[in-house]
Amino acid sequence: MGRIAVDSVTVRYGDRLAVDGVSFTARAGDVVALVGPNGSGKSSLLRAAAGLLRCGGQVRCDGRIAFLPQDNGARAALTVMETVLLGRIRALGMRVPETEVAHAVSTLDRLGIADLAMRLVPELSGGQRQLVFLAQMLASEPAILLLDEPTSALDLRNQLSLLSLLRGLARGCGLLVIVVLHDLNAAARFADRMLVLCNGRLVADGPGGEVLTETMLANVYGIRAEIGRSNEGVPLVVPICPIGCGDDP
Ligand SMILES: Nc1ncnc2c1ncn2[C@@H]1O[C@H](COP(=O)(O)OP(=O)(O)OP(=O)(O)O)[C@@H](O)[C@H]1O
Repeated sequence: MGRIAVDSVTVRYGDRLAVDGVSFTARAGDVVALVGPNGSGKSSLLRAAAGLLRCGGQVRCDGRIAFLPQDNGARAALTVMETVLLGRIRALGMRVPETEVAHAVSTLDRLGIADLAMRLVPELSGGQRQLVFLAQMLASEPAILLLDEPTSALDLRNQLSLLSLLRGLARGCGLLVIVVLHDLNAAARFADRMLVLCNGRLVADGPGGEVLTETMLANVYGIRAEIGRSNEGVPLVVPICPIGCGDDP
């Protein structure tokens, strides 16, 4: 079962402090959305949590991590099937058993892209590639999923399907999911908890209904926004305008 404890983590690039003493814990079954403006340190924090970036402080993990980076460019001319099988590399020898192929097909099916199995990955659209690398990640059967903007290239239906799938994996299979999202409404709807980063610091940590306030959006994002509620009581952010621009009524 996955668990992650991030304690006073700091990431520096030369003189630039990208992550400034961030601490949080999350455990199996949690879906945590990491949000914040461009350059606030979300990717750096996620990479540090994945052990891919040297950082100050401490990260402790129980359970195997799979990390989905923001950049899903593919240079090698591998098929979708080959790419997903790479996620199973620990289980593969010199020959690929039929059971592994069936497992890869069922993972692709789960994401609605089984029809792409024999296509070359560099020839896919950005959104299709995003789903393929997600399938590769899921095929590796991790306990902890760290995903950096996995919905950025997806259409609305695929965004909803993917976020529902992640929530289902957390609820049903006990995975721990930490996902960077720019869509605050999606974060409020699908995550149990939102971590808000601003200038490398963790400035809010809680459920969407508590974290999403007009004051937070003004202070952190520099925008004027209204907060409504959906029929199910989920907060809905309606962005109005950047604060301080000529259009601000
Ligand atoms: N390799 C690097 N070298 C130097 N500075 C970097 C490097 N990567 C990121 N930074 C800087 O660190 C800060 C945090 O960047 P990071 O990519 O973590 O932000 P982010 O919140 O993920 O942004 P975005 O929403 O735009 O993806 C930014 O000021 C960025 O310019």
